[in-house]
This record gives sequence, C-alpha cells and structure tokens, in this order.
Amino acid sequence: GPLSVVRKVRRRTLRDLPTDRTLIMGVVNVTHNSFSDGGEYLAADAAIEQGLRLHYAGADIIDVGGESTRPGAESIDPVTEQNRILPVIEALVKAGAVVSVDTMHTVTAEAALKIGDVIINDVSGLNYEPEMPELIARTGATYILMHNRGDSKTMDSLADYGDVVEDVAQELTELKDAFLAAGVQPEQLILDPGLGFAKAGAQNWELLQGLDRLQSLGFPVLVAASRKRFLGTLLANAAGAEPAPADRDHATAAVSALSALHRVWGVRVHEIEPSLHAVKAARAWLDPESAG
Ligand SMILES: Nc1nc2ncc(COP(=O)(O)O)nc2c(=O)[nH]1
Repeated sequence: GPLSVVRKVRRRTLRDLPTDRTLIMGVVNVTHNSFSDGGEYLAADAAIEQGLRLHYAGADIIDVGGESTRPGAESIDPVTEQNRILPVIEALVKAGAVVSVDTMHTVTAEAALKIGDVIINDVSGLNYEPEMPELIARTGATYILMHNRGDSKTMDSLADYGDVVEDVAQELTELKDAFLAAGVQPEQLILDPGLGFAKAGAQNWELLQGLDRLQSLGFPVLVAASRKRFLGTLLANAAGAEPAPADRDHATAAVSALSALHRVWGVRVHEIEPSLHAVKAARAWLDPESAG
C-alpha cells in the first residue's frame, strides 16, 4: 500500500502552515460513489493515495469527508462514516499532513481528534449537533462554521433571502455566538459562506462579491467554490451544456486568486496546483517584495 513509501515524519499542525498567503485545502471525499468499484477497503486505500497526492502537490490541509453533501444525498450513520475516514485520517496525519475532518457528527469528530490535532469541518450550519459546541470548547479544536439551511434534502428549497449577504452574515453570527456561548474561543473559529448550500446560482456570486462583509465579522473565512454547480452554469456553452466538474478547475483557480486578493484564510479545492499558483500570484500582487 501507499504507507510503505511514507517515511516517519513529524506530525504537523496549523501552526506549521504559512501565514502570509491564503491556505490551500485539498479535498478527499471517501464516499463509495467516489470510487468506481464501491469497495470500502479500496476506497480507503485509494483515498489515502489521493490524500498523499494532494499533500505532495502542495496542499496545506487535506479535508477528509465520508458523507456526500450533494443536494439530496442520503445521510450516513456515524459508524459507517468512521469506518470510511478514520483509516484515511490516521495515514495522512502520520504522513505529516494537516487534516480537517468533514463531518456533522460529534462522535466522528471526537474519534478523529483522538488520532491527532485535526480541524473539524462541519457543514451542518445552524443544524449542528447540540453536543458539538461543547466538544469544540473542551478539545480546543479549530472548527469551521459553515452557513447552511435545512439538510441535504431541503436546503435547495430554503434559498429565499432578503439580502443573501446580510442574511448569511446574520445567521453565521448566530452560529458563532452559540459556539462562543459554549466556551469556544474566538481563535478556534473559521467562517464559511457555504457556497451551493441553500444558495442558488447568482446568490453564490453575491456572497463572493460580499466577501468583505463576511470578513468584517472578524473571523478567518474559508471559500469553497471548487468545481461547484454555479461555476458549471457560468461556463455553459451556447447550447447550454455545462462542463463536467473536473473541467471547472480554471474557473476555480480564478475564484481562488480573487479570494486570495481579499486575503481569505483558505480555499477548499479538488485540484491543488492551479489554486496554489493562483494564491501565490495574489500574494505577489499584494506584496511584490514576496515575489522572490
Ligand atoms: N467548509 C466546507 N466544507 C464543504 N464540504 C463539502 C462541500 C461539497 O463540495 P464537494 O462535494 O465538491 O466536496 N462543500 C463544502 C463547503 O462549501 N465548505
């Protein structure tokens, strides 16, 4: 397997990462439909190889998720989720990667935190599990608060906003306040507008245009636009045919560059190099002395 090639390396945490540029979070979705054969073992092995590929391609963080968050996706039970992702998390932590765990389940987050200093990346929005704030407060883990409404089955029907930027800012503030009230320290929190979650088409672009408003809440912001449907819509050809997700990486890199120009904390992407080059160009644009 891939672990035979991994030397014993020092485990790394967020503190080892660059602070002068937007961070690159690579995506590893360990879901049975991510891999052609659907076999769990092969999914884990392939997921570890994919995670190592992204790590060696320069990803600062590897985001490991076991549950598809596509609109309408079936929710999976935490045990299935843990069986899928804990082996992958362990291998990547041992390889020296900084890992975030994409989970809505407190039990999965707790199990992952036993492996290492992982970031908890929770897409549930205001529907977070009641025990999550206490776990985050108790462990001191870094927690990504993402704006969402409803669940994978209802979120598309909940995309009604007065002013999407103001409404998302307000709902993220409610979420943030709930976690602070549970004893979570401000420096543990990262905010995320949840592009594609209870947002339709142009609302995603309005949120990107309103990035400064979200950053004015006083927390680092993660932008996760990579390969999403609203990019496909943008790139549709004259016949209305949209490029496949894997053909949206140039538009993704453009959004990464623009996000980095706004000094966002990080961008969550499926392909590393285009966005890594994009955020380095933005850093040089903002600070020519840093251009080497
Ligand atoms: N923090 C955060 N996590 C996420 N995880 C999965 C997806 C769904 O995208 P994918 O299925 O392409 O990974 N989007 C987000 C997101 O927007 N923000």
